[in-house]
Amino acid sequence: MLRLDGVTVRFGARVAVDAVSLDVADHEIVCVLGPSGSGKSTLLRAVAGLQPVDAGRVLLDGADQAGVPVHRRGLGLMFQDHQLFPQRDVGGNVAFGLRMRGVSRKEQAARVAELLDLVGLPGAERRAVAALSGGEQQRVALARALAPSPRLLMLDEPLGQLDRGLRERLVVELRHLFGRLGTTVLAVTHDQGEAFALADRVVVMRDGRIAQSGTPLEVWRRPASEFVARFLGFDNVVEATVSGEAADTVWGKVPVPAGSPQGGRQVLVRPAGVRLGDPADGLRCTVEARTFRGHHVAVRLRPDAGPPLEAECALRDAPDEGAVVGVTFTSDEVVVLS
Ligand SMILES: Nc1ncnc2c1ncn2[C@@H]1O[C@H](COP(=O)(O)OP(=O)(O)OP(=O)(O)O)[C@@H](O)[C@H]1O
Repeated sequence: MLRLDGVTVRFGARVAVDAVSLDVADHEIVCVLGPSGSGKSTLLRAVAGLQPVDAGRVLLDGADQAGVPVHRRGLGLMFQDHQLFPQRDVGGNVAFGLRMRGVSRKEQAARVAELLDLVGLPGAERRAVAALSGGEQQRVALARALAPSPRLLMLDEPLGQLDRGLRERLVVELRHLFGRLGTTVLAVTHDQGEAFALADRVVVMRDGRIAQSGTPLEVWRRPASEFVARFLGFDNVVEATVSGEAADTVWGKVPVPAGSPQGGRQVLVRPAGVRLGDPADGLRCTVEARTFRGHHVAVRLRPDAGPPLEAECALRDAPDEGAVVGVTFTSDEVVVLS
């Protein structure tokens, strides 16, 4: 459906998107994820035709889009700078793309009703946009983007301005909706939770390049680099020398899964793989802080040597602040980074 082939965008001397190649298959939901300034929005704007490309090609269904204007690319855009029209009612907003295409009034009305049903706002045609909640406005924007049946739906921080609870609900709804409609989606977000919940595949960007691409599970299980690991919030990363199924680190010997890369590496221990026990067994650590995280407690540990560690504990097992514990590691939560 969509193919990016060495796409590069420069702003003066700054390379915002650096030779990015990426394929999005029919019906696939791809989320581009990355810190602020990593080039996500610029990449999306290049695909949309809102941003000229300095090198490389954007292909839609095999056709090079060079010189094809935004409105001829057959895309649905839900971008932050494409807000709803405040002077039009909900129906007028959703019908916008259809009107532009000369669809008859009767067909427009039927399609608008169908889409408002789909996004959970049945019968909202005559409501004023300004009188809607943030979540309702996002749904209207989505209905507007979907109305002309775009071959590719592009979303830039689709749920960015909403509060967490609403975002978590909407993201699940969106995934179901796209699945039902068979919509192909390219979305950008800086929120990893949103990306992981929405996407079939996540693409992590760093400085205009793709740092890793894979299913949410693959990326979560095996971050490709220290950058991706830290971006996902995994901070237990340490220098190591890997030999067989053990890594020598400043934290002592850490068991690693069979088949791990060998030699001088960095090793990530996910918090679930940090076991707390008697101070006499394993790496001696002092409990610095405990943070309640809903279904578990994150325990921050200060080892006698080396960088701090985070462990994940059940509420009833969490040691008190200031306690001294012995840490051991479980290999199935250890990843040798390349
Ligand atoms: N119109 C512009 N003129 C000059 N530089 C720009 C322009 N747009 C983006 N940039 C620069 O290109 C780089 C990538 O920006 P981009 O907005 O694509 O990143 P992003 O990952 O979407 O960030 P955010 O999450 O903050 O939106 C940044 O360094 C940014 O300052």
